[in-house]
Amino acid sequence: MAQAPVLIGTRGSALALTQTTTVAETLAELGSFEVELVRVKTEGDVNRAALSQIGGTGVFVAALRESLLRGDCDVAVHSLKDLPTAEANGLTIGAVPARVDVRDALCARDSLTLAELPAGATVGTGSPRRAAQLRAARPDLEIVDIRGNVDTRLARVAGLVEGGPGDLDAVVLAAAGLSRLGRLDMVSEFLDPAVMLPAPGQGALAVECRTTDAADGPLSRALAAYDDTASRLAVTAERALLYRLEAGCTAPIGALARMTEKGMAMEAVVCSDDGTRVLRRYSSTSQADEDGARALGVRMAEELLAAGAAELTELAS
Ligand SMILES: NCc1[nH]cc(CCC(=O)O)c1CC(=O)O
Repeated sequence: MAQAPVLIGTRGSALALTQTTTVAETLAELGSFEVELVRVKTEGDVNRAALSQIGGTGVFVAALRESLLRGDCDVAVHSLKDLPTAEANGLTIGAVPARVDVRDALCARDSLTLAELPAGATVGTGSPRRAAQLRAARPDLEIVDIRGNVDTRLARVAGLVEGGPGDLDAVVLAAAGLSRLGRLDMVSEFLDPAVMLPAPGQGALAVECRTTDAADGPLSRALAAYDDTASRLAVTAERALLYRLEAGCTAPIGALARMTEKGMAMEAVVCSDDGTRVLRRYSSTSQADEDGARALGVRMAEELLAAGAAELTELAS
């Protein structure tokens, strides 16, 4: 008798579908089983209000998780930076595939770089983290709050997409998303993390499954083979920092960890929303395992809190 296919849950956006298709194909090959995509609508897709108004973290994630717990799908594919840091009961991250480009990308009219944008130029982003770091780097720019999928945002830039409103000079998007959508040609500058530290988890995916399925069986073996240790450790450190700061994906916080010859290193930033105050820290550990990664994140969060992070922005702590 043929095995039932492994059901792969996904959001319906173009970005989600490309990400999920790649994951599904890789898992099918690693596990020698059939897969089938299951589309799930999430609050983040349905509700057009500003993300900050929908409130709470995980608007893109909750429906996928419910679908996993109900058994409507067996794995769910998320952008890791959209995944709340709190543990979900009965679910676990079965695999963190190799992370791609972590940087944010400026997509500006006339191929302008951040330094070349004229004073007063309008730059669209819905992310308080991007807005604050843009303001810190270029206080003379006008930051415009925008939402929508990647194509909608690109269409806001003058001359970039034919037929778009073209009412802005630039937008900032994750290079990873643009790459997955085949839109890297829209990028005028990949922003150096020294200027724009990415969101914790940016550029990485999380393949979530039921904890009971992670223990053994063909799916668990395929997930284990798909997992990339360096990427998992880096995002573990970044998410531990976010968790300790009691902040969600809409807080003006950036973090980027990486493996080094001596272990792991991480840079983190907490900004005031207006970008006038920026706390930036660098730290490292020789303990390059899950516990070491978590400890690095927690220690840096505590250093940032001691330096006044909670007074810069609305952290729950
Ligand atoms: N919040 C939306 C979102 N979630 C993940 C990505 C891009 C892909 C990634 O960072 O892994 C994006 C779009 C963007 O920020 O430009």
